[in-house]
Amino acid sequence: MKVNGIHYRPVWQAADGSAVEIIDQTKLPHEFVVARLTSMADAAHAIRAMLVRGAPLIGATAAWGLWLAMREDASDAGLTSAYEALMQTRPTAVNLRWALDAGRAKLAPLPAGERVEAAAAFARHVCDEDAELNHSIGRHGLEIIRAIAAKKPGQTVNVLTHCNAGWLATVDWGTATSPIYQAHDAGIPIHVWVDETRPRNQGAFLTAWELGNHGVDHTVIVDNAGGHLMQHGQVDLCITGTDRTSANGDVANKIGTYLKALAAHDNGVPFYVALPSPTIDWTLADGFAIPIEERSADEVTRIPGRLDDGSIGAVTITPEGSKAANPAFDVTPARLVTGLITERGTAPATPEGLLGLFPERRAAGED
Ligand SMILES: CSC[C@H]1O[C@H](OP(=O)(O)O)[C@H](O)[C@@H]1O
Repeated sequence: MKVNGIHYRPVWQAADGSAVEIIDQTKLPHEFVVARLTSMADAAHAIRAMLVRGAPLIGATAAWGLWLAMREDASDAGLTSAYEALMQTRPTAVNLRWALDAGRAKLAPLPAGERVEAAAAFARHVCDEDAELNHSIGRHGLEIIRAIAAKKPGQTVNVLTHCNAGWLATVDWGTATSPIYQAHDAGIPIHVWVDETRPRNQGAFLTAWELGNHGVDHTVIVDNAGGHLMQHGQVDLCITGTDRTSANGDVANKIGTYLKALAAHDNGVPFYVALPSPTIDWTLADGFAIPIEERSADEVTRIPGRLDDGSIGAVTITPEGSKAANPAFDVTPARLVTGLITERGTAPATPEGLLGLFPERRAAGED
């Protein structure tokens, strides 16, 4: 999407082909910094330290990480070592496993001398495919928003979203934000309640920045305000992303998503999940086996931002000696999900709903 009128993706191959470049999301919203990744270790660090984050973008960056790795050592041992190092970066987003499995399957049969170029071609394919999937999700999600707008002519559609499932979490368009951008571009009056999304504040830092850059009206709220807004009729629908959705429609997403879904269910607010198919884990019958990442306590006890003197820093917000726990995701049961918006259309959050859109998975005996 655009930043100051210039089109960006969050990850790309440097123009001279010598490196991978990323928008360093740990610097946003106060600084726009492009970082260069010149080794597989750089790519692994970028994922683990969340310079890039978001399930599809993690997969895309891992694909570019394989390219960087093949430039260093294109042997079978080099491929195996890169696969294992990148796989260990973050456990929840299934796109990471999907991209690395597909990349290894593409590269392993090739002679070492062909692997560098093949890895670059694979990474470009992953990126271009992700952008297309997300645009399609947007088209299908737009119809949901359009139907809501038709019931309140001349009024604004209020959408609540949690975390950042925007173009910064993907290669382009975002997943949860793609319907929002397309509704905005179609002239539908839309406003977004942006959950700040503690502790990493992806909503306040990233979603707000994205929406502002695209001219979408939005309001940042604390995570605990969403239920109150739903109780008072100020939310027409919720749309979130997902890091891994099991075959029965259970949804792993940023911590706090489950609580939003409970509030939406209690108040009759539609709760949709934008779900590109590489984020579906067909091997899991339900979501409770999805690994939940535990991140460091200092993400809870400290918060970064712009200090009063204009410099960028961080402050500690908890007493010395207080422990902090930091589960980074939770699982929303399918029964709380109104629908799954995929690139092939919107399905009920059920095994049959997903297989109806992806019948080839039935053929593979995955039902
Ligand atoms: C389009 S998937 C975005 C998904 O990823 C985020 O997690 P993180 O920022 O920790 O990578 C969050 O769960 C978003 O919904």
